Amino acid sequence: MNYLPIFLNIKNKKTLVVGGGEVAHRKVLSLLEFTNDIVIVSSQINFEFKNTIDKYNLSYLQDNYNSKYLEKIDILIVAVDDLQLQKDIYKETKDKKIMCNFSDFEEYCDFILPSYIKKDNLVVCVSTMGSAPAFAKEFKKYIEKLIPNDIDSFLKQMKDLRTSLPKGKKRMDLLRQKAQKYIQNFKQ
Ligand SMILES: C[C@@]1(CC(=O)O)C2=NC(=C\c3[nH]c(c(CCC(=O)O)c3CC(=O)O)Cc3[nH]c(c(CC(=O)O)c3CCC(=O)O)/C=C3\N/C(=C\2)[C@@H](CCC(=O)O)[C@]3(C)CC(=O)O)/[C@H]1CCC(=O)O
Ligand SMILES: NC(=O)c1ccc[n+]([C@@H]2O[C@H](COP(=O)([O-])OP(=O)(O)OC[C@H]3O[C@@H](n4cnc5c(N)ncnc54)[C@H](O)[C@@H]3O)[C@@H](O)[C@H]2O)c1
Repeated sequence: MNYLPIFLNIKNKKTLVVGGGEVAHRKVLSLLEFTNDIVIVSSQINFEFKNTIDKYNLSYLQDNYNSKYLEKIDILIVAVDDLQLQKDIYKETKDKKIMCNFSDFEEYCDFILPSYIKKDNLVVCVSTMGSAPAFAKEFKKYIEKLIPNDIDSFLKQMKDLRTSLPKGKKRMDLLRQKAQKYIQNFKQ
């Protein structure tokens, strides 16, 4: 499958996560970098996930999935160990305006989650379009080692230049040259 890589502003979107295991927890940890407007519905919750819910003051409803929980939801992540339930939820949502992600059925997904690094304002995402998530994770770790520790101060300098200099070709050339020089100095 081919997915468009985009960066979504989800601050004003309501997200429902169904499931309380390791996979649901990992996905919530990814979302938490960008929003804490997250409701979790699960019959059970694992210990680490419960700690995250308490730490970030998230809403947790200890319950079986029910379609009433879809009301006013914009984004849905389903990570339950019940494949039939995933199929049933897909049927219920496919005609609704909800962006969905299913942990076992890539073909049902409106979006998939990448493996990503976020170092302040630098975000690097790796996806294999669903073909090899384990590779995405390992390749992310490899790229992570290439990112210099001073990346944030470099990006701040770049932003200062972008906001203080007048728009136009001169500014574009200067910023391009600075970015190229910075990258050339990376240790191979
Ligand atoms: C990147 C990451 C993001 C995240 O989840 O946050 C992510 N999976 C991660 C890890 C991981 N997932 C799996 C393994 C075991 C090894 C393996 O199977 O490869 C490992 C490795 C591990 O756990 O070490 C198994 C697995 N994954 C999917 C299925 C269902 C299927 O294939 O049908 C099964 C089989 C279940 C089974 O066999 O029972 C499906 C999806 N997993 C995706 C994302 C989407 C595609 C991403 C891409 O473009 O590649 C997609 C399509 C949908 C989605 O989940 O959004 C996260 C790394 C985060 C990090 O950086 O740490
Ligand atoms: N997409 C991925 O990256 C990926 C990676 C590994 C595994 N998986 C798949 O994801 C699924 C979940 O994996 P896991 O390790 O988190 O499983 P898990 O067994 O740890 O957790 C499953 C959770 O689903 C909840 N649940 C089950 N039925 C429910 C219901 N009717 N209503 C509400 N909650 C319900 C359980 O209470 C539990 O908290 C599995 O089917 C697995 O094959 C996906």
